[in-house]
Amino acid sequence: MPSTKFKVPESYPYQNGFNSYHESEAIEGALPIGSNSPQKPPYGLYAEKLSGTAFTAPRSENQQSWLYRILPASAHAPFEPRESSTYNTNPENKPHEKIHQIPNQLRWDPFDLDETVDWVHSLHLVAGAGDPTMKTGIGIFIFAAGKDMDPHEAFYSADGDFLIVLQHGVLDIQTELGKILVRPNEICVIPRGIRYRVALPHGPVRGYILELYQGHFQLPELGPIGSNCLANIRDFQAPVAYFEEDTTSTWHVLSKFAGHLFAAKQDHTPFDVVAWHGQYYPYKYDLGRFNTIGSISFDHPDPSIFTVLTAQSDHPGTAVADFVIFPPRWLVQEDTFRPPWYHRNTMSEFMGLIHGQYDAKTGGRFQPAGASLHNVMSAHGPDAATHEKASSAELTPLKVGEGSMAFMFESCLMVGVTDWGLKKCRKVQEDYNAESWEPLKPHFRRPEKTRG
Ligand SMILES: O=C(O)Cc1cc(O)ccc1O
Ligand SMILES: [Fe+2]
Repeated sequence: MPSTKFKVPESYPYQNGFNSYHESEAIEGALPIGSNSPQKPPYGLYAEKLSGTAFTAPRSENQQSWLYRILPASAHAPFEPRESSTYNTNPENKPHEKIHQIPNQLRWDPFDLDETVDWVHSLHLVAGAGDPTMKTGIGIFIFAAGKDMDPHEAFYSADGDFLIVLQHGVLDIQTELGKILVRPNEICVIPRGIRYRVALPHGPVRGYILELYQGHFQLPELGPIGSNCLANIRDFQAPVAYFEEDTTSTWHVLSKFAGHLFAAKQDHTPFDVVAWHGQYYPYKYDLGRFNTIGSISFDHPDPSIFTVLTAQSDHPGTAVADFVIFPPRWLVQEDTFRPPWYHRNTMSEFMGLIHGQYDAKTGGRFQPAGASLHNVMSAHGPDAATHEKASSAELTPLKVGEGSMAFMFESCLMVGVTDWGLKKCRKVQEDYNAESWEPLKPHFRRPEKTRG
């Protein structure tokens, strides 16, 4: 159902850089010079601080922005629960909303598009770990929407940062800090608390969200790789200030707070930020810009070389969430079984496919808009057909993943599956093991001299 309200912009203006200190003004002179909160900010604006980290977080982690707006965000009536019996993205320990901790390998058929709901109602928690009230862990969502959000509604999550992996369609996102157009093969991060409205200029959308209940995403260290490669800093795009002047119509600000929905009424637009500066802002990234590194001699390296963004636990090098992609790339390794090795991982691995085919499951039923979960220590690897092919393939240089983009949310946490993910969505493939690994044949040949 394409929206007729919007002419699709080719793009919006952006400013480039990751974790950069940006400043942007929609009207020249709207940013105060030399101070953050002057007695009278320019043009009669209100100054408002938006904190993404504790005031006292070390400088290397500190993320805050100053917003100069027509009315402060606090100018609204009290929040009231909305759809309290139905809306819950944070399953609690009720029998009908149980989270299932199971060691089985899971694979899902493509999730359906749903043209009947807007962004706010499109979110289905499929798996997760931890608790937003304790600011620990992650939530993994599937979203599928076909309607613009109401023109006078804005939404924010108090629970965590949204890393949105778009699989289908286009997201036109108006945020307090400006507009972002998310196109196929792009991702977008909307940090906790930032208010936004999602319109769907090209009709239905679908994809995956990793909600990070703790900390923020950062770029992985590059170590011996050096100062460039993987996702380069300049390819992350933040919006520029854009505001509307509306202090007469009725708006509702929707809050996802501990997984539940609340709404507050106000008589002015939340999109009234004329200027801002700081390091706490939404951004997008085109996965096509990822500079992929690989082995040019032998063996299959760890997939950490494909990390786009990471959120570290308190133990450096161990991620609460890594966002890893498998872009088109050349394989040239000699005397090597080139697909991923068989493995059991202390980390959990949730995978999705944006388009194309994933090279570990070429013939299988891991399809775009589908997913798989290989939990802590759950054994997995290439399916039997892929093993057969790769162990006898001629090892000439080979381009894999052409026109394809698989990704993984990897976490040090054991990931539980929701009732929706296991049952209600009706997408779990019962024959995943039977199709993938049970057909594997022994090829063992005892050397002559040890034969009895
Ligand atoms: O399991 C998977 O398909 C993801 C994966 C890919 C890879 O190249 C190495 C390890 C790994 O877990
Ligand atoms: Fe794996």
